[in-house]
Amino acid sequence: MTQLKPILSHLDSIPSTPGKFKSEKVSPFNTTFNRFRLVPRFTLWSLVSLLAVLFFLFFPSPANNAAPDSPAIRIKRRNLQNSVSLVGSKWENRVLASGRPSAKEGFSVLVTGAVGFVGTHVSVALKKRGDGVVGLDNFNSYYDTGLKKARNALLEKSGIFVVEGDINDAALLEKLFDLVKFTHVMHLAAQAGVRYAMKNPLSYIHSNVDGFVNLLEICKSSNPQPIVVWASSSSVYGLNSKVPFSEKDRTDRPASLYAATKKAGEEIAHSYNHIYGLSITGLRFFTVYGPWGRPDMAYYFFTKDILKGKEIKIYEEVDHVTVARDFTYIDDVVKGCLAALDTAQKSTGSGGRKKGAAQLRIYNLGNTTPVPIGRLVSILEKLLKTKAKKKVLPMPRNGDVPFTHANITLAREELGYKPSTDLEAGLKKFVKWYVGYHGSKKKSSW
Ligand SMILES: O=C(O)[C@H]1O[C@H](OP(=O)(O)OP(=O)(O)OC[C@H]2O[C@@H](n3ccc(=O)[nH]c3=O)[C@H](O)[C@@H]2O)[C@H](O)[C@@H](O)[C@@H]1O
Repeated sequence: MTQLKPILSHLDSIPSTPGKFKSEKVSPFNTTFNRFRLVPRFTLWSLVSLLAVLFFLFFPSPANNAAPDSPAIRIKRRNLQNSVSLVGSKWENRVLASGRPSAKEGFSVLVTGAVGFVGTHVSVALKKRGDGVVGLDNFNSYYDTGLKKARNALLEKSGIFVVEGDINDAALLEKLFDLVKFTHVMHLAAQAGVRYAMKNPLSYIHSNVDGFVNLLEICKSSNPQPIVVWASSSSVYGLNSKVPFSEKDRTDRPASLYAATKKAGEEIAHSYNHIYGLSITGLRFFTVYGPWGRPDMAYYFFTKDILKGKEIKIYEEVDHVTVARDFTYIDDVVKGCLAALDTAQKSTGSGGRKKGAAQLRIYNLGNTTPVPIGRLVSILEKLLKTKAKKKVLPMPRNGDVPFTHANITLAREELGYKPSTDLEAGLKKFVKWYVGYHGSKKKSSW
């Protein structure tokens, strides 16, 4: 306290009511001098504050890497998007052209997560058959954005425009729905990956819960309402031990937060269907793999590590049983996605009002042949002509489930879904793409 006194003593001379402050008499020289001393200080602080405000306005942090925004920040960002990126007929024309079907009875589809693995393949397939496709993706850095940009180049070549934006951006979604009367929404944007949920749990809530609700809000308010098809996951079966997994089985014991958010999505879908008459179909994907795949998935980084001579970890259960997955090839999943869009009935509501009961469906899109991870590695060794440096470990408590196995009877009967690619044939195509893609790049960035 005694030390502070000299520093704070000048405050004693300032009366509590500023208007009563009586300045000391000073010479004109001193007054001018003091003014000049104050002006630069004032200007400097104003300048710093102005720069700070401008910085936060023009460089908002990437949506999925940061903790979720507060509503106030979101509104600011929406306004910003409105004023900066949504102005201009060039942008609008690109959206309009991309969303226009070329086939007579073609759909107009909004594909969220368009530069994701499944999103890219589905978008290209839709465009190829004459549907209009507008992509939406936030290009987040969960994995190599270079790969996302390369997929985007592929989409551009096919005449598909991908809007860079987040599904949480309501103003952006409204703008897109104003421009294009989407008949369908193929919702594939999500925070994927089971193990990463322990590192960044809130990113799962942000994309898989908040983002999904935001999207459904726009869909239910649209007139007419679009049909919604979206990606759930085999992970919702969690600790279910009855095999093969059927849509009727329990899904109330998720083993990871990722699975919990996908299960939450299924319940959210139920409520929007029930209240607003939205037609919604959820697809439970079973470990989808193939060319242009996701580098965070085991088959992908095993390939990278085997080629680099790096050790790979193979998880096993108690009693030395290796974990197993019902790996499903991308082309089979794409067919399932298109069939879900084609067989869906229209939503019944409009402008937020339900007019009758609407369709609510859920399907397994698996391969029906679980393969142990050890076998996955032997196939890769054969295809890469390289021996893997394997380390077998007990499965850590990381959210992974020991095995998956799909019963696809329902999808077969109602969607005509018939997977036809076994793991060896599918991995052969993946490895061919992998060597071409990564081999052609001088310096790999992932
Ligand atoms: O279809 C699904 O339900 C899910 O499929 C994958 O999840 P996962 O099947 O766990 O795929 P990987 O992460 O590639 O793991 C495959 C298997 O390899 C095992 N693994 C993983 C990593 C590792 O270092 N070693 C290892 O043995 C895992 O335990 C798992 O059994 C996706 O990452 C999820 O986004 C998706 O929802």
